[in-house]
Amino acid sequence: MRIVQVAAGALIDAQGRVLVAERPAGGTMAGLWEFPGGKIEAGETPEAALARELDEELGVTIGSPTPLGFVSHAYPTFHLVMLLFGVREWRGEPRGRLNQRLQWVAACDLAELAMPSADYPLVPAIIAACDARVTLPSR
Ligand SMILES: Nc1nc2c([nH]c(=O)n2[C@H]2C[C@H](O)[C@@H](COP(=O)(O)OP(=O)(O)OP(=O)(O)O)O2)c(=O)[nH]1
Ligand SMILES: [Mg+2]
Repeated sequence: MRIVQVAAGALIDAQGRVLVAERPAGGTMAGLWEFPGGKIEAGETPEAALARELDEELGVTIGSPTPLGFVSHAYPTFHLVMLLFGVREWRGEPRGRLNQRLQWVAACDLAELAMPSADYPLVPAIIAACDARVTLPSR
């Protein structure tokens, strides 16, 4: 079984929302909402792969990523090992450099999205990470 190693990032904004990107038509898992990122190249650290992919896909330069979790998921034609990082600091306004659609979603709404099946087990960890830093409005 081919093993595909991926580094992906959950950009988290000050309101505790997370950025997701639509996978392009024609490719694998087209139309599903994913965390930006991609395959780790030979000899590349996960963090370097993440920084490279988020620059390529979103046009942002990231600060220090923090580990949020991983999935090890058997797809019919390959086995995915995906490391998900939380990213709270970046330079540049994220835009779909490969023409992919982007949206910011509240972490608690993530599970409502159509995502690749490997991604769902990561949702609780993302919600916890978002809750941890949400600044509540003063009342
Ligand atoms: N980036 C990303 N990939 C995911 C997620 N969930 C999931 O199953 N995948 C799978 C889809 C792909 O089979 C695999 C690698 O993702 P990718 O297509 O982003 O790889 P890449 O950016 O290096 O693109 P390419 O150069 O190979 O076209 O991981 C996710 O949330 N984000
Ligand atoms: Mg990608």
